[in-house]
Amino acid sequence: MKGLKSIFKFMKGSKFIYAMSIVSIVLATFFTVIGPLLVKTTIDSIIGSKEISSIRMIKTINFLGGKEYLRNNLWIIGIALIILTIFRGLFLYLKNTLSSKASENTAKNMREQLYDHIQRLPYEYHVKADTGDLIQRCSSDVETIRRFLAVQLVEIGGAIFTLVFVSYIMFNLNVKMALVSMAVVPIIFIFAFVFFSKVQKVFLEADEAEGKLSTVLQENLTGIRVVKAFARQKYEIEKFNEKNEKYKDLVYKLIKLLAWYWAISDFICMMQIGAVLVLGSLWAAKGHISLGTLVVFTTYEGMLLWPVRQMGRILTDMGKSIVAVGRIEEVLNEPMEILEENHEKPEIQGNVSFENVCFEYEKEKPVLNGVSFDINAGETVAILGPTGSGKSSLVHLLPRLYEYNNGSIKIDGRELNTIDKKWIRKNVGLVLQEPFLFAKTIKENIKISNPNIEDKKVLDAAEIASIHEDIMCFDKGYDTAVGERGVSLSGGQKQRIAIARTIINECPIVVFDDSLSAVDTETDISIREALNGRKNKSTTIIISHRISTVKEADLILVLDKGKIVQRGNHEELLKKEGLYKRVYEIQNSLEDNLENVSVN
Ligand SMILES: Nc1ncnc2c1ncn2[C@@H]1O[C@H](COP(=O)(O)OP(=O)(O)OP(=O)(O)O)[C@@H](O)[C@H]1O
Repeated sequence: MKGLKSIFKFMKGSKFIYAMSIVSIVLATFFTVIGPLLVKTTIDSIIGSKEISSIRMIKTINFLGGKEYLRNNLWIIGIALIILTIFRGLFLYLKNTLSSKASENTAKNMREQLYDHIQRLPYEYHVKADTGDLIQRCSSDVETIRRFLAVQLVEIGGAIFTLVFVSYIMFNLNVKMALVSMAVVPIIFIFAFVFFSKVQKVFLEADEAEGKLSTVLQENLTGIRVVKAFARQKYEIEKFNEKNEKYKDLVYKLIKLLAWYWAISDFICMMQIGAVLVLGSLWAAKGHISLGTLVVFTTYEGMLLWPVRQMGRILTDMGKSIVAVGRIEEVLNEPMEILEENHEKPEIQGNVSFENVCFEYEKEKPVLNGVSFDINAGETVAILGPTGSGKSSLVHLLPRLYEYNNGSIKIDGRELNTIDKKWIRKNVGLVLQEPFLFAKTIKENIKISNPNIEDKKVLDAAEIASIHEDIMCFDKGYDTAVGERGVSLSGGQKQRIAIARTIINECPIVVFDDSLSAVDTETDISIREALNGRKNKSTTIIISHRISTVKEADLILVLDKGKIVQRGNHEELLKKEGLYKRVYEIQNSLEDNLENVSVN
């Protein structure tokens, strides 16, 4: 019930349309049920001579011209039956369009709510989230609910009405015949319910197998270059075939089980219809019931058995929808990032001060431990250190992607956590370690944070990022479309577009998180020179493993295991024994070796 309530919650704004669709199916059922009653009256009382007992039917017959008139003009009954069928069709059409509209609206609502919520979840959530699973929740889980609302839930309304209305008429016509006609209804209902609850496991297994198959396919297509580079095609094909085989077996098993179900329930239904026919004919022959009553009961029998047989399936699908809505709510219940929009939005100059900053992702596992340093506006600070020493974590604190646990970070003397999050993110430009480009043109990618920015600025930013000339070599220049994830560009080109995308915003603080690693040393130097030559020089933080990238910084911080173990400029650090000097010597000797190799 809780799950159904949750589904109804998403139907906000569509409940009335949905209710109208249920009313339509009830009316369609009503016109379907009325037809056989008219046939019965025609056989028994218009062609035959039996008295009509129902006052409503007497009125209808009188309205159509009276018994005698109709007996001589039976075509009028035919026309009446056609009109009933037209009404039935009309209400079925209404039911379908209204339920589709309501369910499509509900699905749209769900997708919008999910998308909106996912955008507002904290950075931390996205770092750990399983993207494939999130996509499944936004697509196939929503689709399961949409299908249930569009088809099955309305059918429940129609089925209940058919059961109640038809049984009412049957019992009014003849109690004994009604009891015979409904004898197997509970049996079929229980059989359907038990069968579909047992088969639900196979349904779920098939769903999971389909999910696994798509994951293998998605992973393979995304990493196809790695597959080819490592000549893993055979292994990948075998992996895919194994999942494909499993999926096929499960679907086949399901189809076989369903075939059994329909065959058995068809058999039970046919026995039931047979019983009605045999007993009905016997009783009609003995005069216990009229011929018209026999015709009505045989027609109603079909109407009654179909929805009862479907009920088990509907209940199973309801179970699936309840699971799906639970998975959607799980995402929606994730707490959103608190943006503290009433916080300060000061003009940022670019002075940064870390004082005894401590940070941990998980309790008792410190990643930064008492980090202190100061940067004056416009200065460049470089951070160097072994992998996992906490460099990225440190710079992620600046745009408030994570909150520091202890100590103080000040921007222009203001405590960082008193500044509005969105504001600080606009003022701290972060070029991430792995650049992600959208499937848009190069120009659109550079303008992503502000599409209204003038083209001249795009060009300037691209020049500073040393990518302008590369872009001009493409046939369509800045209008070149970047493939999914930017596959048509080299790693270095992607990094430089990501740099242009950040510096175009002229943020007072810019952070390069190892984002020059894929460009050669010369381009690296020319980017840094262009950055330094800008009119309003930003405070720049550069993370790099390369001494040539960090050596011109005003201050170099050497980080190890979350602590600053050395600080100073290049010359100062070379005079001291320590990590910096060691890295310098290793990189120097490597370069010497390379030079020797190329000379020889
Ligand atoms: N989201 C996270 N949750 C938990 N632990 C994390 C998370 N991100 C990073 N870590 C851990 O924090 C430590 C520091 O990681 P960080 O990425 O800051 O290092 P780094 O110096 O930038 O490394 P690299 O040079 O390889 O990029 C590592 O031990 C890492 O495993």
